[in-house]
Amino acid sequence: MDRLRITGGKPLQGAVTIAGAKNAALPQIAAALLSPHPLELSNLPLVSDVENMLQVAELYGASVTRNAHTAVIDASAMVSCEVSYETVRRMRATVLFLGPLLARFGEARVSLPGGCAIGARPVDMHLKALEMLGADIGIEGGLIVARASDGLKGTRVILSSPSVGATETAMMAATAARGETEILNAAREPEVADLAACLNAMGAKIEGAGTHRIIIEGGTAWKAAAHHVIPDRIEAGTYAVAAAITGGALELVNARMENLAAVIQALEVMGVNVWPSDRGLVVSRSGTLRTTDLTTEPYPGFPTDLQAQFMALACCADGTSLIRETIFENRFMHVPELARLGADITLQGTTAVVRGGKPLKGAQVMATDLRASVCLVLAALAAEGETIINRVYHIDRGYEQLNRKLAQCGATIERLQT
Ligand SMILES: CC(=O)N[C@H]1[C@@H](OP(=O)(O)OP(=O)(O)OC[C@H]2O[C@@H](n3ccc(=O)[nH]c3=O)[C@H](O)[C@@H]2O)O[C@H](CO)[C@@H](O)[C@@H]1O
Ligand SMILES: C=C(OP(=O)(O)O)C(=O)O
Repeated sequence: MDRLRITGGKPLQGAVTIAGAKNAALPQIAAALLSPHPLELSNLPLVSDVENMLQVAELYGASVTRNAHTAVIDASAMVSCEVSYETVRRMRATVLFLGPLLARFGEARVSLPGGCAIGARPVDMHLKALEMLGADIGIEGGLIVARASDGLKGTRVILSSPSVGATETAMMAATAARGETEILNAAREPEVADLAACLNAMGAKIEGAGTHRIIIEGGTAWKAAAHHVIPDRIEAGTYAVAAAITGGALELVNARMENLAAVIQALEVMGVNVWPSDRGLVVSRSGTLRTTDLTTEPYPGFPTDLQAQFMALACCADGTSLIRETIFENRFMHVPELARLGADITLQGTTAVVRGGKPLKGAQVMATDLRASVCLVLAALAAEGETIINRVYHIDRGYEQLNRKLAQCGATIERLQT
């Protein structure tokens, strides 16, 4: 298993190009299976989650043609089938195939995804939404079996909370239903809006994505389409913290300020400067870091996917910061690993109390999930001496060329292959 060796203490300077958003790309790959015409997706990030999702699309019978950051997914010759647990186990997002397969074939079998390091992560809201659209759902031998022999029927889908994945499942399934569907209490994440833009390019008629109320006119007449995936706001936020934690300055090329309002506000509260550039935005810090009081929330609130990175930053601010996690019940796996680097953090239920300002010192640490791992990279960049991060494959799920991008900005970082 590869490891990262980082020697901290250097302020990062330069420009980082932000890749396409993993969390936008994954549902769009699933959406390609709705249509008998090809979908060309460009600006795909070169990360293992996207590679795995494309492989699963192929296992379902789609043909995938790759060229660097572009993939053409042609599902014209597809027949519905099921994919083994071993394939699906690698990533939860494969549950997003359920809605498109059911909508297209009237039946779908998808492995019930397990929990993961950050929580139990049930899919009950996905299933309820499909039931409201007329599907019969059962669990058979660990598989979700969804059937709608007479097709899906447009209706009002009220989500009990604004789940990103359940909104995406309902929206994709509704494109092929008879009549109109209204999704209420929909997730407002930019990735949901980007999925709607992709589906609309494919011929769907969706309005209101990005708000709490999405209207979908069913019975889509599908057509060949091309869509450019939006830039990754979580990758952008991660490099923003890299600039802040090292006391450097980075231009985040392609980053979109409008999708990062809560993150920029959180950076400014901590004494970090952010301003727009012609190509994206610039993040810099020259003064001392201030403490913070942060709570994760659904978009447009502060994202849970940046909670761990901001905890590393809070470790470097003199005084006590509070960080509350409200989205996932177990997203503090980075806390004991940060402690190995000298951080002083105690957990009180869903709140982390970070007593910052203690010097961080290099150590051996273990990556446990995607964002927890990158938080250790950030802490290592600020720590004195050498840090070894084990289980780097977690980072490969969602960060394209992390060590190259950081090294180009002056970080001392090396990937050790084993
Ligand atoms: C591939 C992708 O886009 N992943 C993102 C997506 O995950 P994902 O779509 O899984 O996140 P959700 O918004 O659905 O989950 C939010 C909360 O709702 C719970 N829940 C969700 C669905 C359900 O049927 N039942 C249920 O109880 C989850 O366990 C979690 O506690 O949004 C999360 C919240 O911004 C991000 O952290 C993930 O990076
Ligand atoms: C939790 C994440 O991804 P996923 O939902 O695919 O596990 C993430 O991107 O931080």
